[in-house]
Amino acid sequence: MSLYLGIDFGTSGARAAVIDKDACIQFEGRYPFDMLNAFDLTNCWKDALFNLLEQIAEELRRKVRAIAINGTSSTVLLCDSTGQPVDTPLLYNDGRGAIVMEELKTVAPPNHTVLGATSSLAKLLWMSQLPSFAEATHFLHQADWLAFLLHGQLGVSDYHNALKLGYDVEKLEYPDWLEQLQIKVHLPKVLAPGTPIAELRAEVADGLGFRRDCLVCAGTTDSIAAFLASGATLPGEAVTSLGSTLVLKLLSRIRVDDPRYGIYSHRLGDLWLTGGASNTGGAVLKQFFTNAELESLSQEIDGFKASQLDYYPLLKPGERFPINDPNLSARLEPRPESQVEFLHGLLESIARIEARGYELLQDLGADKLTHVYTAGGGAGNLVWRVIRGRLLQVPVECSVNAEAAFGTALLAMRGIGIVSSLPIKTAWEGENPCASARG
Ligand SMILES: Nc1ncnc2c1ncn2[C@@H]1O[C@H](COP(=O)(O)OP(=O)(O)OP(=O)(O)O)[C@@H](O)[C@H]1O
Ligand SMILES: O=C(CO)[C@H](O)[C@H](O)CO
Repeated sequence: MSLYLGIDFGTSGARAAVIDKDACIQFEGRYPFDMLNAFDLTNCWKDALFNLLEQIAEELRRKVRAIAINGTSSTVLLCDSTGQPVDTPLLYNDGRGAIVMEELKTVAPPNHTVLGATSSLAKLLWMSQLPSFAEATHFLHQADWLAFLLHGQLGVSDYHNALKLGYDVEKLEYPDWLEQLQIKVHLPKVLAPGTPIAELRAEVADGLGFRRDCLVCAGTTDSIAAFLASGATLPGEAVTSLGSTLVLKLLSRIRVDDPRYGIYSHRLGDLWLTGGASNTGGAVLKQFFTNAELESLSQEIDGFKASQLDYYPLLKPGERFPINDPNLSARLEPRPESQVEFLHGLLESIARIEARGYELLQDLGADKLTHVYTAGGGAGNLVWRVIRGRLLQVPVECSVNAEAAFGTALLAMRGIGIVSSLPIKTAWEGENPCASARG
């Protein structure tokens, strides 16, 4: 039996999924980031990666033929020529790149995806002003660096992670205007997500009992991985990731990009994954409620009735989508005495932001929304689904599988030619014998 391993580096933890050729899950593992030391992020990521590999039973490890890794989009770092990070990475929602925006506007085409404070290119320009830049030779995304630890080829990425760096995903090249910035580090070589990069480093394979010919493939981003896992396959179908953040992805024949609203399109074969990522989401709920409270209080909410409370739930100032404003303030007032009413207001307000997001995507030319699948910790909340269905006016349901690690394992499997290569257009429910079991 051959197996395929997907590893997901999300916002709150890392996860692994091992699947067989029928996409049936053989193993799932987790590594929560609660104990993560923010001052030594890269070592913590490395510990998480190797801990997950060790969690896999030895008899399964020997059967893994391909591995892929996804990371949070636009989480980036600089390394030296040995792959050693020269400074702390910048995380996906870090808006310090706002100060290089004027410089960036002089070279990037108007309305380009890189023209946002959190874009990877804005982060790279910001980092180029740090003293540590002198030691750097390579710029990498989180998923690139983690995969490098496994395959040892420094400076390889995929065109999902590279989008916010300015890579041209239609022409499959870095655009000429990027040259004008004269960036003095190597930008990664970009491959199609899932493309085999190299075999596992021999010391990793031998040390952990993996096959020496196990291939490490180009990865993707966390929310695209959640999309791949979801069961969505047709233009008009969408996936909302309701995790710490709120991420929308609507499959479309038309590409839409508009940095005024933080909207961008990822390439998925000959289709486009249009969408954006908001800083609202479950992290704000977590600030006020435990998961048990979220569950019990939600049951007291009548989701068919609209809450009049109009919030903009954020942990800290700054929003990316559907309003792109690095200084946008949170709005969490007025706060009613009743916890149930407060939660209703929060769920309704996040759902309004989701609905506004999908409305904007369609206004800008994306295919008409027909169906929303949901991934992430908020996906199981039935009342929230009722609220969201009322606002979105289309069926809202849980993803076939909500785990980004599962979507990334599919990518690894397809990357080495099992089932089919990208584009991912398989109707999972029809083809996958395990789909119903996952619920
Ligand atoms: N019953 C619930 N209703 C609404 N939200 C919930 C509920 N239970 C958990 N959540 C929210 O789900 C979030 C966690 O979801 P998830 O595990 O997908 O997080 P994440 O940080 O996005 O994960 P990842 O590590 O994959 O990025 C928490 O922020 C929590 O507030
Ligand atoms: O930016 C994003 C997706 O494009 C996400 O918010 C981030 O990856 C964390 O999940």
